[in-house]
Amino acid sequence: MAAGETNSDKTGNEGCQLYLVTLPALDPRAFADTLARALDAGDVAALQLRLKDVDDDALRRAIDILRPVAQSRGVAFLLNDRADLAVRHGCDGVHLGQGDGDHAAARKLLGPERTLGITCHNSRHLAMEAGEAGADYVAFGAFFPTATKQAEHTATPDILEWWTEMFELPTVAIGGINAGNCGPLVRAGADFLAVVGAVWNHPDGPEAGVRAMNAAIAAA
Ligand SMILES: Cc1ncc(COP(=O)(O)OP(=O)(O)O)c(N)n1
Ligand SMILES: Cc1nc(C(=O)O)sc1CCOP(=O)(O)O
Ligand SMILES: [Mg+2]
Repeated sequence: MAAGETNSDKTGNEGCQLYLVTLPALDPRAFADTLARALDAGDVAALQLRLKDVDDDALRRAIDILRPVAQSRGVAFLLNDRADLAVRHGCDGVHLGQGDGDHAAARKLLGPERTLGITCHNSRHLAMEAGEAGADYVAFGAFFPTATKQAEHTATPDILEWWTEMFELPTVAIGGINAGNCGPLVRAGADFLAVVGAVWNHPDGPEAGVRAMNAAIAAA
């Protein structure tokens, strides 16, 4: 991630890090404390604010409340879908899908310092295009069934292995990942595991979710 240091000294794992994505709907004021506790529970490299079906005012408000919580802890604060708002509101970067506009134009808008992540499903071709457009990471998924969104593509660990052997650009794995199933993705070379439900819906709370994910990554 292009955004500052991570708090990786909280665990021994150097090879793969946790990347949190928010639930698609939340009250930012109420969520700020939950987020702070989750980020303090262990190593988290990045947080993506992924709010769906909200207007720009609500998105700006959420950014203004949640961005400092992440950035003050050295956690990169990435925005889903909106390179324009990411630049205007001090985010560390943006995550764009295949339907989220012109990736090369977003790269220009973001400048060299902010992070650009691009969804590549299970496609080597899309990942190479993302690299050419200037992505800082390529995201593959969904690796497992997910209740968070209707995922139309399925990914398998061999794409992580292949990409890692061929290219330097970091990979993010996403989709239904939890502490019980993440081992093969870590061993296949994923640089980041992006999760929603495994942390925010963990039965013992998000802090337990962060601890469980970090322990599973370290054990893989
Ligand atoms: C890290 C990461 N990977 C993939 C996605 C999915 O992005 P996209 O395909 O644009 O779908 P939405 O998230 O916009 O519904 C992601 N957000 N983050
Ligand atoms: C936002 C998103 N994108 C995906 C993709 O496959 O591109 S899967 C997904 C949801 C991830 O949530 P959970 O960790 O709860 O499965
Ligand atoms: Mg998108």
